[in-house]
Amino acid sequence: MTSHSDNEGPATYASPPCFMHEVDPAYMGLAEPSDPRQRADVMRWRKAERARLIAARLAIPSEVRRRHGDQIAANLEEALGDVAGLTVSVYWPFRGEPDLREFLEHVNARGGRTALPVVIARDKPLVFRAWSKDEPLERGVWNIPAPAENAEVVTPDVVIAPVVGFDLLCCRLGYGGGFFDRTLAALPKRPRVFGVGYKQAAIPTIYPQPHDIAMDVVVTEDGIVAPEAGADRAA
Ligand SMILES: Nc1nc2c(c(=O)[nH]1)N(C=O)[C@@H](CNc1ccc(C(=O)N[C@@H](CCC(=O)O)C(=O)O)cc1)CN2
Ligand SMILES: Nc1ncnc2c1ncn2[C@@H]1O[C@H](COP(=O)(O)OP(=O)(O)OP(=O)(O)O)[C@@H](O)[C@H]1O
Repeated sequence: MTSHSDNEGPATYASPPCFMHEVDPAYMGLAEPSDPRQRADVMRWRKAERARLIAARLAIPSEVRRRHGDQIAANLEEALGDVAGLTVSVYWPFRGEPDLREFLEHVNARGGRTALPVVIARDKPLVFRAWSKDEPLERGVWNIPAPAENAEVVTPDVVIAPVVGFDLLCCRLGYGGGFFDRTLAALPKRPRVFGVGYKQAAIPTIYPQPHDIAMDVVVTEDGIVAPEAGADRAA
């Protein structure tokens, strides 16, 4: 992350930020939600925390990651319920993320449609493109395999978001591009958002900023984690 983001003007958001409206700023250690210096400190902290969490994830032996990934897929199937007729955005795994490619096939086998997120440009929302097993993929931005030609899905019903870290409010720490938050803020209708990650990704707080949008739940190998303070948040 570079410091250019510190100079951006005030942003507007279509969706409520990550419980910031409910939480006493003093509790979060924030003098003001968008104090530029505090924001720069948070972004610096996040960068170090991402590196720590990704290294810790990659240190898990690959067969253990695979076993946890299967368990996460089973827990996710339970959390999702009936997927017939729904469009579910999954993801192509990298950097040790849980591999949900079999889960994607499971969704298709039960009458759901599947899509993958596609990076169009650094500062733009993601686009979702329909994709099922055996359809072609091309290397896109950051070499991430993505369907180049398939139909765009404007609003998936469900978005599965892999986490680098997640906190007690189910706010997500990702790779630092801000893609999922930017995308959710821009969508005409809010999908259900399921974070997925290993339980080692749990941290007390990501120091939520106004742009951070809480996920509905996070699914780990141990089960389904709901936001601690968000039970009454409007769906
Ligand atoms: N499997 C998977 N696919 C995904 C995501 C994801 O989290 N997991 N994304 C979820 O959003 C999008 C890709 N997001 C990404 C964001 C940043 C970087 C990245 O490599 N960033 C640079 C630093 C960027 C910067 O600081 O500006 C880096 O880490 O070196 C990669 C992917 C869409 N596809
Ligand atoms: N809705 C938005 N509009 C404009 N900028 C945004 C929005 N959401 C996030 N950003 C910007 O993206 C940058 C990175 O955000 P953040 O640290 O939350 O990334 P992340 O969630 O870890 O990344 P990713 O979603 O790509 O995995 C920040 O500078 C932030 O201001």
